[in-house]
Amino acid sequence: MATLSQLRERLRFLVLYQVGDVESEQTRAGLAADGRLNLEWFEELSAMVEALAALDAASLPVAVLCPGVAESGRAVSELLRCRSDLQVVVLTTVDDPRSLSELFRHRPVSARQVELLPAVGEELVAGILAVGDATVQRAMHRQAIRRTSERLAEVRPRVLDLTAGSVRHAIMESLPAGLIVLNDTGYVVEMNALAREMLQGPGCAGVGSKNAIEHVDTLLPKWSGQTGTATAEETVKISAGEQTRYLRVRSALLGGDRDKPLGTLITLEDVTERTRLEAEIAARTRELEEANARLEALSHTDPLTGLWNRRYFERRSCRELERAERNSSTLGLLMLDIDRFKSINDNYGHVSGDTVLKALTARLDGKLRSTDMLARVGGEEFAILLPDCDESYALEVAERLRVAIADTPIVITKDLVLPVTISIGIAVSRLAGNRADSCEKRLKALMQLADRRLYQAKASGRNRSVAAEPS
Ligand SMILES: Nc1nc2c(ncn2[C@@H]2O[C@H](COP(=O)(O)OP(=O)(O)OP(=O)(O)O)[C@@H](O)[C@H]2O)c(=O)[nH]1
Repeated sequence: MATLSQLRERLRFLVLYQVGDVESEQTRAGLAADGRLNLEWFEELSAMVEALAALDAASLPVAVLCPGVAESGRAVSELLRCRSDLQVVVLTTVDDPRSLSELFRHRPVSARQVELLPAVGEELVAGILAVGDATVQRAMHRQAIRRTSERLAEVRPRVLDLTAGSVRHAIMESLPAGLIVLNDTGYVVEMNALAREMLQGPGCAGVGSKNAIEHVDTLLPKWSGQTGTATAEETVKISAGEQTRYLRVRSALLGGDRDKPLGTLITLEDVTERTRLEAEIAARTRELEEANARLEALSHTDPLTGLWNRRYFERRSCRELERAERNSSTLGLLMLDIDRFKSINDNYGHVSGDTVLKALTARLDGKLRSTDMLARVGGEEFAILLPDCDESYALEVAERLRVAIADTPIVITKDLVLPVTISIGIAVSRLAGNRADSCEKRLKALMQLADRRLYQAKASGRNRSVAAEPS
């Protein structure tokens, strides 16, 4: 119990009003003639004030004692209706919120249960109303603000905690990527479950360790601001036992300035499947390219001799013709035909004829420069393109080839050695039609000229080279 002076001190603004015309022992007992507190009321009031203090209302300036809530309540209700600026706290033993709100319908009240107020005489004190004026109300507001601030200060760490802890944790765990946070010295301070799973195995030591991620560690120095790059990206291969994983690792410096970041955020994306698919696609593409190259080569070559075929010979010769004209040089063209080849087939069989074709190819090829182009353009007919070649050099080459074939018979088997000769028609690009014509047309003219000379060689006895038509 407080002493009177203590109570006075605490109730510095406390004045009891008699409300309405309520006549009761409690009211009279509570009021002195001058409207101040009656000492007989002291103890009971003190208990009430304790109860008020429990409602944070001890500093209210005005308390209205209501011996019977129904009677005095109506009067107080009327007072409040007229004085809407007053702050009211109601203490009552009536615990029926409906009758309270009916009573104070002009000003809604909030009810809160407190201990029963002590009895005076025969009856219970029904309640106490505390009413403050506007000045005190402001003081109360200040007090309320202070309390709210104190409460906030008390709660804030938990709010921050919520942000820094559980919310951040939830975000980290819900992202579909592995996340690792390193502090400025490279220690792992956060790692989500996905990152742990991705780095599973001996290489992953986890939170609190420095060399936590074996394979990623080598990359960290360049990510930790030492090179000045704020972000980095790399794919790393991680092997644990039988399992190999490819992780796309991205890093970004966190906060601080560039020279002294607060830490590093690392994200991990499992690209194993993508890498496997890319490797598979690359392998398939390579196979396809090789197959295409083989097909391309096949479409350009003669299967029996491996020489270029007519189609390719004509295409390349066309380009060579243009180049020769650009460089003001001339091309030589030789058209070769095996003499009486039909009789070889007829007498020794087609297979022997094929052997002759292959042997002749090898011998011709061995006598040419690497820049010369030898092609099989018909059954037993060959063409040779000679870059940077004039008439005399073309004739010289033709003769060298003719002699090389004629001088050495071709060995078919150890029992069959066949003498073979060839006839050659020669032309040079200088004679290849009109320069205004297309290169295809000029090449055709050149080949026709060489062909005519070939038949001339045949007609004049075979095993010879003809470079000019008879005048
Ligand atoms: N073994 C073989 N013979 C072929 C091939 N292609 C064409 N021939 C033959 O080559 C022969 C060409 O004969 P002809 O055009 O009459 O000419 P030739 O017998 O060489 O007589 P000339 O050219 O006048 O000296 C034919 O018997 C064709 O069947 C081939 O790939 N292999």
